[in-house]
Amino acid sequence: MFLPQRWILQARPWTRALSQKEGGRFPPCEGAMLLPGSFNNKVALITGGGTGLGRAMTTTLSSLGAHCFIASRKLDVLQKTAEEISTQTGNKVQAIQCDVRDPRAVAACVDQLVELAGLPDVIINNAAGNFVSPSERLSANAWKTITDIVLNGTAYVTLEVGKRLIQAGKGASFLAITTIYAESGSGFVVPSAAAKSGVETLCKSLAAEWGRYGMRFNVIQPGPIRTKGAFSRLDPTGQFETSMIGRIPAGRLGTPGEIANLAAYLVSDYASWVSGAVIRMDGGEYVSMAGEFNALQKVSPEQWDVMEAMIRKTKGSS
Ligand SMILES: CCCCC/C=C\C/C=C\C/C=C\C=C\C(=O)SCCNC(=O)CCNC(=O)[C@H](O)C(C)(C)COP(=O)(O)OP(=O)(O)OC[C@H]1O[C@@H](n2cnc3c(N)ncnc32)[C@H](O)[C@@H]1OP(=O)(O)O
Ligand SMILES: NC(=O)C1=CN([C@@H]2O[C@H](COP(=O)(O)OP(=O)(O)OC[C@H]3O[C@@H](n4cnc5c(N)ncnc54)[C@H](OP(=O)(O)O)[C@@H]3O)[C@@H](O)[C@H]2O)C=CC1
Repeated sequence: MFLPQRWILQARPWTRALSQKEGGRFPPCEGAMLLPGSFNNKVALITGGGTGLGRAMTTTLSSLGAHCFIASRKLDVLQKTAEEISTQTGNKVQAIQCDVRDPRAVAACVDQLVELAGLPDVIINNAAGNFVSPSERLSANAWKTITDIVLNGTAYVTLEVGKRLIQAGKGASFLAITTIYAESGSGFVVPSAAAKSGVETLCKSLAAEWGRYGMRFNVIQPGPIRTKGAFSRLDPTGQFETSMIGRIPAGRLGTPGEIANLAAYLVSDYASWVSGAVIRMDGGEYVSMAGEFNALQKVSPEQWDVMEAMIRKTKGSS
């Protein structure tokens, strides 16, 4: 094998909770935050709801009373998750197989949902595909695969549900999950970065255009959260996790339950005056990476004494 010794893969702890030490300076608080019953009589569609953050958002909405539908490609995964959440919350969670890259499959998924529960009140565009790769290694199909899932998939779901809502004169709340690099761009995940910023533009545009139909559109940009789906494709050897945590001012990764609480608020009636918002939730990672002088955190008090004396000694600029 060509990988250095320290890269050798070990069993990755995808699903374990953060240890007390990993809780950092701001331990997570994950229990459902809204009042019980906040989503009674509401129907929610969550794409990619079988795993990771989608599963967590489904669990929170379901625990607050929503009738949830989770949709993605792997029906067995969806069914298992649906059953587990439903057992936990006592509310219905149903699985619908759907590849969001296929507009006909999306239409059939929405047909099924409408047949079972009527038009949804909440739509969370969470499904995504991603992997790290130098861009010069990407084939046209690699580019198409990621942008089809992320941007086109979100557009197909949004248009399919949105048109039916308009026809029925019913409102709804849409949420999309993007990422902090949707704003900055990022090398090595270029199809994802391009597609995620397209998703943000789509949401902001429709927040303006479809508000008149009673639809709201918001976006959450999560920072790094340990899920198998993300970390197995973005940090396959596990070598970047420690340095990533080191640049997060909160001192730890995020947790799925924290995203789920923000998501539940944004799609709830408590947020009925929030539309077109893009909310970053990343423990401060984005600003920490962006600030030109933030590396000065490494300077010791003794080094500051020397630097301050040098600066004070300097008079004028010539
Ligand atoms: C500094 C380091 C930081 C470390 C960061 C660590 C943590 C994360 C921090 C932040 C995360 C921020 C954002 C996260 C965003 C996310 O979206 S994470 C969610 C990720 N989840 C998923 O991707 C789940 C779904 N994914 C999949 O099913 C697959 O991975 C895939 C997207 C590839 C789709 O599968 P499928 O449809 O079966 O496609 P194929 O396997 O047929 O592949 C299609 C084409 O793509 C090419 N390809 C596949 N993998 C690679 C690769 N690794 N490199 C290059 N190219 C690849 C494949 O060859 C096909 O193209 P061709 O037909 O061969 O031309
Ligand atoms: N974890 C993190 O650090 C971060 C995650 N995010 C975002 O959070 C969201 C969830 O990611 P996460 O939970 O980490 O990762 P997961 O891989 O667990 O979630 C992605 C989900 O998308 C579904 N999916 C993929 N392709 C398709 C498709 N063609 N049609 C329908 N569904 C599909 C997958 O299900 P299936 O395989 O059954 O189709 C899976 O459930 C994504 O939007 C991601 O970009 C953003 C920033 C950070």
